[in-house]
Amino acid sequence: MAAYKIVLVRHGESEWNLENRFCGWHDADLSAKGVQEAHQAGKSLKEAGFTFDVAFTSVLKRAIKTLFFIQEELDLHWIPVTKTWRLNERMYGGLQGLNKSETAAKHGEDQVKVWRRAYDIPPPVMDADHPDLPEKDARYASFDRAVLPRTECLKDTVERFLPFWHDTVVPALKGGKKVLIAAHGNSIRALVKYLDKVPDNEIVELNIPTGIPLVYELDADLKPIKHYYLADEATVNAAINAVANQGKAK
Ligand SMILES: O=C(O)[C@H](O)COP(=O)(O)O
Repeated sequence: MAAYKIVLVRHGESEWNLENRFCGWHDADLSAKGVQEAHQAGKSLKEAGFTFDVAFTSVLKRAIKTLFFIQEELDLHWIPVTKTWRLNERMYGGLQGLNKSETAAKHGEDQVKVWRRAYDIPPPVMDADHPDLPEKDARYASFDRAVLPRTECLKDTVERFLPFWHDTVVPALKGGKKVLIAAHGNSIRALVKYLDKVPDNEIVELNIPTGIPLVYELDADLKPIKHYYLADEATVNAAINAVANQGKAK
């Protein structure tokens, strides 16, 4: 019997997912399909009988809006929502804005897979004149510049996410709150890596589909008992393969 349950949802398809561009901390909006996926995530949660007391999301609108559309479907607009940069997508450095297939054609699919999925190898550092430079973005204005990354590997994402997990999410769970997290492909990979203790070489194969709720059942020590997506296997597998294939040269 699970002591705790937590639901993780990657945002619905973004405009830049649709264009197959590396997005990272760029604040891309949801595509029309992404809006529909977010509503469907809410409907699936409702059908399965889920409700929430508190929600956490990033400071990026594709996750914030996904959370809001889920709240709409559940009629839970009122629950407290905390937005934190610690749930942001992995910072994609100099790759932000580039097309994934074109990058694979230029640098090779293997290199792109390393940049997308390796645990401790970061993408190239973002140039100082890049339009997405975090230190020029109002939402990070109060941050110590040393904290703001110009690129991140998954290990960096795990390290910046874990303080939020321990300081905020765990106390909420232990306080009996039903928790929903709407985040991003790689911030969810960071949490899955931590919860399931996935070895560094195996996390390379983990892809998180857009807009499908992922339920984790945890024991009293917050160790995972099981996890499952709220969709049929064929739908989940097709969505996972679509994410993996974004890095193909075509
Ligand atoms: O930032 C992005 O481009 C995506 O949201 C996640 O990308 P990835 O699946 O290529 O890591």
